[in-house]
Amino acid sequence: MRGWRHGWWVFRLLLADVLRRPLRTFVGAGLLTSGAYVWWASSRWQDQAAFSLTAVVLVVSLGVWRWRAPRSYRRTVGRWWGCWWRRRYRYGPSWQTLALRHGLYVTDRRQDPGVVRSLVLAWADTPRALRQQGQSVEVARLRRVRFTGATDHLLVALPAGITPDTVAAGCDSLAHAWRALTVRVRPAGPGWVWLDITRADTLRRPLLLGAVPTLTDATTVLAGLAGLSVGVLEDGSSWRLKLRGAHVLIAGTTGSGKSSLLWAIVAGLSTAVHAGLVRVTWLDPKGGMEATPARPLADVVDRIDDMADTLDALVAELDQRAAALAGTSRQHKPSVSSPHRVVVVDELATLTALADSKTARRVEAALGALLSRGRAVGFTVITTTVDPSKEVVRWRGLHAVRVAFRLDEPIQVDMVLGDGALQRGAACDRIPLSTPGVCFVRIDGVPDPQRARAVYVPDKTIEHLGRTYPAPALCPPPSDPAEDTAPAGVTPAQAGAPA
Ligand SMILES: Nc1ncnc2c1ncn2[C@@H]1O[C@H](COP(=O)(O)OP(=O)(O)OP(=O)(O)O)[C@@H](O)[C@H]1O
Repeated sequence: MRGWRHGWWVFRLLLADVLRRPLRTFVGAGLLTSGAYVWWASSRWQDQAAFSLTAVVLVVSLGVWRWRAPRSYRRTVGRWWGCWWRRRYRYGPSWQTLALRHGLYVTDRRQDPGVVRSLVLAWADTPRALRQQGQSVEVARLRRVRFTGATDHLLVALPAGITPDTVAAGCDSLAHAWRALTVRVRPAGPGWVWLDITRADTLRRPLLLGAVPTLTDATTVLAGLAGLSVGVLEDGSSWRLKLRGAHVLIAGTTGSGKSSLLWAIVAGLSTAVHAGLVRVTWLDPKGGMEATPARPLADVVDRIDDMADTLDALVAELDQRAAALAGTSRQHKPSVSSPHRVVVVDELATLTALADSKTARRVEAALGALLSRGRAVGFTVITTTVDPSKEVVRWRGLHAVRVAFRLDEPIQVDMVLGDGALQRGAACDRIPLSTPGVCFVRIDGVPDPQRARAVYVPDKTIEHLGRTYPAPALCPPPSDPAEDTAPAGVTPAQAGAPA
């Protein structure tokens, strides 16, 4: 039954192709017939055999290539064939109709069409019909089709008079028309946009933490802080979170997976923490419950009163560093005597709500100092919040990296990721409950939010990392070696990684 349906579908596509491009079809059919005739009319059987053998060798070579080296096959033949097929059969045939229905065209009225013609005009939906009604019509052109994984990318040339925002307004409807999960717009230079069409959710399966990187000297630590692997992006590439020279804002409703990102960061930095080149301070206003497994790896502060003192002490250290670096260097380099500082503020809303007004003011002032002056002197502040409004996150603009997990309301998307993020497809309010850890990321200077999924770090793995890589001043080595078997996701090589 399925085979029949497929056959019927292919037949319809071919028939549509023949009707749409009769000349090309005629030439193609002529070439094929001539080839077949030459083969049949070859008097010498050797010629026929050579002809057939060439065809068989070609097909078998392609098959073997695909079987033995699927990656290079996909990169060359597969990509070329996939792009051609998509352009010709999936997007090309319906492009004009969809572009007209979604307002991706401009018209200049050359003459008054009159009442009757105006009525016809309202009904007509082909550029030729519109032109016949005295209109000059310019439709957005489909220029190139590419694909990566489950996402197709269409490069579209926009006629004068249409902006990427006009295209973005029709994305929802285009997604339904193409039976896709989402359609997003990405500017590709003046007059050009990419339409990213996601047809299947590549992030639906949870990911466990993989290998933790070995960051044991200043060079590797700087590389790790420049892009710490904390998950995967929609296109299957690694999600690298910038921690050096940037502060991170993480927003999301309860249970959306904010903590998983914090754990991914702490786990990724564990070897650097053990080497004394990174020091993590974790402010946990929820009473320390959340941060308990992090205690061997971080200075956990769970009392509100202590938090203001801790932040003031960090600001004093920042001032000292700034004075020491003045005139010598413009960037801090981590060392054991001056480690890179990561300050985690887990749930800012709770902190400001629970603290009395005096403490809240102290906390806000200290956070403001760390966020505004800390980047160059080796401080990274990571703030999580369920409520991204200005009242709670006063210093939103000072976070260069923004991550939005599932949010309650669409209006919150632009609050976290910046103006226009929702229109560019960052539908955080539509992330399903069944995929915690899925988020949209915006990096300073890059307007397009990217969809990603943070790795999941089970408590056992964190405990194991805490026993294996305790921060120097905080914890002695593990007492019971029998307990210290590596859980899934942490390789024995890493468990025994150098101090
Ligand atoms: N990246 C992930 N992959 C798979 N499952 C996840 C991921 N992150 C979180 N989860 C699941 O979702 C649950 C809630 O996640 P998490 O505690 O990180 O949410 P949260 O946003 O920090 O919530 P809260 O604000 O209440 O602390 C976890 O117990 C876990 O089962």
